[in-house]
Amino acid sequence: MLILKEHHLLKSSAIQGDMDTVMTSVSYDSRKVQPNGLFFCKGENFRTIYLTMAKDKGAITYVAEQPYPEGKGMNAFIVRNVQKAMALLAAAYYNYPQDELFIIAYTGTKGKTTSAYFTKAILDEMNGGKTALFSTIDRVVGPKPDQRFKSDLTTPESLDLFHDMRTAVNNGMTHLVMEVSSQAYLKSRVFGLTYDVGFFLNITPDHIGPNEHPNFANYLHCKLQLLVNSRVCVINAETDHFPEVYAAATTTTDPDSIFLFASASYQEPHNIPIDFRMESHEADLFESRFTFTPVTPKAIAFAVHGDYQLKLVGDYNEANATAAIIGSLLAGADTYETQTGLRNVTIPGRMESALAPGHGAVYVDYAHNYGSMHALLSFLIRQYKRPRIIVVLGAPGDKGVSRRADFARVLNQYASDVFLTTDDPGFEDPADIAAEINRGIDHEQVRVKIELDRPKAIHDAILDSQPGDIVVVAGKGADPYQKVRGVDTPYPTDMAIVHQVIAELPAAKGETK
Ligand SMILES: CC(=O)N[C@H]1[C@@H](OP(=O)(O)OP(=O)(O)OC[C@H]2O[C@@H](n3ccc(=O)[nH]c3=O)[C@H](O)[C@@H]2O)O[C@H](CO)[C@@H](O)[C@@H]1O[C@H](C)C(=O)N[C@@H](C)C(=O)N[C@H](CCC(=O)O)C(=O)O
Ligand SMILES: Nc1ncnc2c1ncn2[C@@H]1O[C@H](COP(=O)(O)OP(=O)(O)OP(=O)(O)O)[C@@H](O)[C@H]1O
Repeated sequence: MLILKEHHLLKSSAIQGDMDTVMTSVSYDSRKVQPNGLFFCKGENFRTIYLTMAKDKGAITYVAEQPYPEGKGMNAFIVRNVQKAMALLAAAYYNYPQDELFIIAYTGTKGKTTSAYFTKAILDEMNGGKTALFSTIDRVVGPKPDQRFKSDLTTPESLDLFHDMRTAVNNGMTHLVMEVSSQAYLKSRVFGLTYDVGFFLNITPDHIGPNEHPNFANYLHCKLQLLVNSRVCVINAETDHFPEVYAAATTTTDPDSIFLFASASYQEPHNIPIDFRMESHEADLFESRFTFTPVTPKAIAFAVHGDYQLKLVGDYNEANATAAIIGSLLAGADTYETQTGLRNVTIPGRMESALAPGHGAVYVDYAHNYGSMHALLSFLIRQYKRPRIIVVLGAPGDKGVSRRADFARVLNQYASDVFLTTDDPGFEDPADIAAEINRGIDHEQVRVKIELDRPKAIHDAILDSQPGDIVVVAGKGADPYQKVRGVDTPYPTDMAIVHQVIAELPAAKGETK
């Protein structure tokens, strides 16, 4: 009650009896309530029947934004914002696990997962595998294989977040690398949480629409909150909206604790010194190389610098690796640990590649908005000296509708051919989504084939390619499902299909990588 009062969240309370039994379990899902539980009534789809169910299962207290007759006989805390209340109470219930972890947090439209994986790899090198990870793909709460599980959200609901942090601490983890989505701030999942190091990687319009952000200003505002809540801030100086981003960092952080990074050739237009620079060197199909150089005295003081190799190609992945080096050096890593940690990292669905004998090189990549498609295709065009680029892609249903026009725009810029196909159509007809993308395509520039069967689209694209061509299978990364009418329908993954197609090629002699 005190916590809610202190944060001006409490509107009223009704205490029925003994408060000592109040917090023996906490839940926002009536199906998981336990005896003597505290139940949060939250969410747009909340139904009062859930409170009845919770009470029947033994919940004795509820927290909600309004009193409910169904809660009669229970303790009631009526709050101004149930999501904020839940985050604060979750931190307290799990006894502030954040104080026992060094937390590095990433936000950005693109690169969060990649940077988080890179950072975990370096920190594991430094601390002997004691790095927890909360990412879009996986959540790692301990060193054992059964302490790693698939994520459903990029940033979990606050109760789950603090629960998993506590589990990580109990399992001996000392560091946590986490992705923080803009939704996490919109939904107050991380309300009250402070990070040791917070990163702002980049921002391009995305996640705007029904069920997400009402407009770009709100999307940016939510992302900036990560810097406001970080003790040390690190910013990619090349991000759009840099002045607003830097200003957000300075609201709570002294400029001495704000670090900027940029590529070697970037001319800083704002007269704020760049602390770290990265310089790209030659890359091949399967490896890229860059140099990391501290520039300002406060950066040089960490004595981490040198040449780095990555298995993940793409100049943007060098930027992600640079972020990871900075996060890790701030956590105490040295040059050797940063170099060794990064050396062999691969990430499911990010720049996975294979050579199709007698045909082109195939890349499977999670690029699924304008910014990432632009970064990916422009890199491949530069790297391969303007090859023919064949893209397989669809767009999801029920969300991110603006991506359809964006995909057409980026295809017009870089692709020779596109196979429009299915990608998480949800409750929409994938044929309508493909038609919508197709409407934006300049048919003078780009040949379009519509093949809604995704495995067949991948097959046809690979067979259509010639040696020297590049086939890009975009959008799903390593997703093992297609979201169709509310059901995650199993799907073998794009890379599995690619390997299968290659294995069946007459010329295939197992030369895949
Ligand atoms: C918009 C959003 O953040 N939605 C999330 C949110 O939903 P909500 O609070 O509105 O809850 P709800 O789904 O309306 O359900 C109402 C409540 O009834 C409860 N319930 C339900 C059934 C029942 O029998 N009993 C019961 O008590 C549920 O547990 C829930 O608490 O809380 C739910 C968990 O309680 C999440 O599953 C859900 O994520 C949805 C599925 C989602 O897809 N969110 C996406 C947009 C998202 O957050 N993505 C970002 C990445 C995108 C980015 O980069 O910005 C992410 O962090 O993953
Ligand atoms: N720094 C970057 N700038 C632009 N594009 C990037 C960058 N890093 C990765 N990408 C592209 O975006 C895709 C997704 O990368 P990643 O999963 O690291 O980002 P994310 O921020 O976690 O994305 P999401 O929020 O969609 O889960 C990659 O497959 C790649 O195509």
